[in-house]
Amino acid sequence: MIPTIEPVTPPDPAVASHARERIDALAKPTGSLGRLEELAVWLSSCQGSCPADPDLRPRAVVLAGDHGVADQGVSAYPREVTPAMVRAFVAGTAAATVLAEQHDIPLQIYDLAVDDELSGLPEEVGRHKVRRSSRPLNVEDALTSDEAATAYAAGVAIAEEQLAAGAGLLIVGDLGIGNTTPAAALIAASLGVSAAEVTGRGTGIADEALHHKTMIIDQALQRIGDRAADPWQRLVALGSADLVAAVAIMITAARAGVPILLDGLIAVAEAVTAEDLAPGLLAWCAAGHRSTEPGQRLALEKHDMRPLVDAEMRLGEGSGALVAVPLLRSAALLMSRMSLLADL
Ligand SMILES: Cc1cc2ncn([C@H]3O[C@H](COP(=O)(O)O)[C@@H](O)[C@H]3O)c2cc1C
Ligand SMILES: O=C(O)c1cccnc1
Repeated sequence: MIPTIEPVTPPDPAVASHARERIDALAKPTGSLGRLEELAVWLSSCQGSCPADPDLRPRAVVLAGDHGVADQGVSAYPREVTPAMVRAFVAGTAAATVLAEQHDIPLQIYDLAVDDELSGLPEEVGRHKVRRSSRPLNVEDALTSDEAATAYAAGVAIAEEQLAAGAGLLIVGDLGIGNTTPAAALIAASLGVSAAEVTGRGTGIADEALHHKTMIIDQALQRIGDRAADPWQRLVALGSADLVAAVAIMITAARAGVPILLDGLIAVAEAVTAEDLAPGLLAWCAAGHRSTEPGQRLALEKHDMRPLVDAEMRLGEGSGALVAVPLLRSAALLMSRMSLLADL
């Protein structure tokens, strides 16, 4: 069953122009707050109010899953790292959990498709599990259509929980050895570009493995042929339960009027696929950071999205979005607290 996915109404342009006027009227030279100005305008239009509310109520979810393709020499690390990292998340010692704690952002890790029982962890972690791993995308479809539909429903459920908990801004992070391969493949299919243009070193593979990874992505794209034109077919063929669920989370949040701060390659792959499925989605997204991954860079450029932070990070987990949250908060605070030039 293919879920019915409607387009997303973009944020209110009338609020955006009101916000632009206010920013220009603040006690500062026009344009002097640079990128923070467009950020404040975006946030204001997403919130539907001017000035923007600095109480962002950000929340983060990280979706973990393994990938069949990870056995084919595409990563610098073995797949056993994925379950070990899920445990680090639960312990609060993963990079993303450290950053989330620093910024006081609730973060929940979910196992969507880790190839491990992950026994002994809180029940919440495994509540949305779809299957163990996905199939190797260069050889066969990563998911069945039913598995993809189950993963989509899991993402909708996760988003609804976050919305019910009061999310005002959502970060979707990834975790899973091998996942830069499906993410790059999804970006190539969405943008209609070659494997060579999107394939990066992920966790840090050397030249030979990079060449091999490019070939695997090319094989996957050749294998699916014309199906690449259909974003749902792309998810079934090239995705994974965690990637599909993340797409659903983004679409559900945007439809409910909750903006999304994007992370690196994986989050951007999810967002561009979500845009293809539900046009209007990307207008609810801001690019948190620029990853060193070429596919992320290219996708952001093609969609005219400028990342807030460029700290040469290449981790995933939502880390690049988490470090950008203070900038977003600053943008909203400035807009709401600064005096107007005319009132001085
Ligand atoms: C210890 C460790 C922690 C991570 N946290 C995120 N990733 C990131 O790197 C992986 C993707 O890169 P590739 O496609 O090259 O495998 C994913 O787990 C992603 O979340 C990690 C990777 C490792 C090794
Ligand atoms: O950009 C990312 O999200 C990324 C890069 C390398 C490894 N994992 C994630």
